[in-house]
Amino acid sequence: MPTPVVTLRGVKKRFAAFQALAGVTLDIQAGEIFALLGPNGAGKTTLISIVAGLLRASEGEVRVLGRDVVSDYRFTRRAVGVVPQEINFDPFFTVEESLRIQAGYFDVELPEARLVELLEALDLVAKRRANTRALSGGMKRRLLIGKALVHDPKVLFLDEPTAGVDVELRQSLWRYVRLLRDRGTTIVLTTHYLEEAEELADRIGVIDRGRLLVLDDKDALMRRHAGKTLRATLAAPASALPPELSAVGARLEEDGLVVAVDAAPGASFGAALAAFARSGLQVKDVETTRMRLEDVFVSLLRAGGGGASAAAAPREAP
Ligand SMILES: Nc1ncnc2c1ncn2[C@@H]1O[C@H](COP(=O)(O)OP(=O)(O)OP(=O)(O)O)[C@@H](O)[C@H]1O
Repeated sequence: MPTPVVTLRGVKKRFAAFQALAGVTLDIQAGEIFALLGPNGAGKTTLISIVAGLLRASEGEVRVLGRDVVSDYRFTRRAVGVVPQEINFDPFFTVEESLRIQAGYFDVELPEARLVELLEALDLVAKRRANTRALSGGMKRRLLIGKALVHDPKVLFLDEPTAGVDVELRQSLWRYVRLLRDRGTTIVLTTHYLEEAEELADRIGVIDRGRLLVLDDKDALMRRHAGKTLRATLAAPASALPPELSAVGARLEEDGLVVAVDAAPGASFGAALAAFARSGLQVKDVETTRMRLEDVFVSLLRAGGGGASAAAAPREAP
């Protein structure tokens, strides 16, 4: 097994009496896109900050590429790029200057070809000489990504990468994240847009109150937790549900025009379809839907006993 890019063992973080991380153990493997999900205040940013060497764990061990983030700070800091949640530019510099200053912090060269590559990938070529004050919110966010990439980190942490970014730009950032991964960068992202995690992530960790509740492949997680619903539209509305369909837990919707039936994760609609056939109802159309990651997430948090309410759950993408 190759050395994980990031290793956390029993990581705890206290802020005075407050326990922000309560013992997190996690390996992030090279080349994966890992999504860390959790309600507000769960501990996601704290965890990222500890890996990036911006905060120190109160207990436990954190390694990047096998090297300790405290004793081998210089090495591990170089291996990590962080795109913070908050936009924090020095407003007096241009886009190019910001990137060059950032390269200076890491003591790396920023040759013209690399600068252009970054500007092109982030669609900022036209803004190269624009002052950062004059960028739109989405452009600023792209510049943040550029700054986190100047030193070509092995692992890139994206804390809420597309907050406040329009749909088109979000899609182009997703493409870029995939491209980075394909070129060998490991990606860890936190997001409130579960659609983003569903779209991008290979693996998902759900954190709540400083504890990792779930750690699983996205596809396995969906297979295990995402139920399905079948909706059959009838040729004419039914005034009551035939007993065959009641027996399989079906329900009438839309004033009797639709019969809906749920299947548990992994279960089939075999019994329901047989019940439809026996019922004599004339079905005009059928559609099945699967639970989204968003619904799975809310049910996992509830099951985790975190008491997370729907209000604490991630926001919908606008
Ligand atoms: N410097 C600090 N001092 C005291 N408490 C802190 C500090 N930083 C974070 N916390 C607390 O630790 C908890 C975890 O915060 P963190 O920012 O890691 O959450 P998060 O999961 O990133 O949340 P969000 O989704 O809202 O960004 C919160 O209760 C927060 O108030």
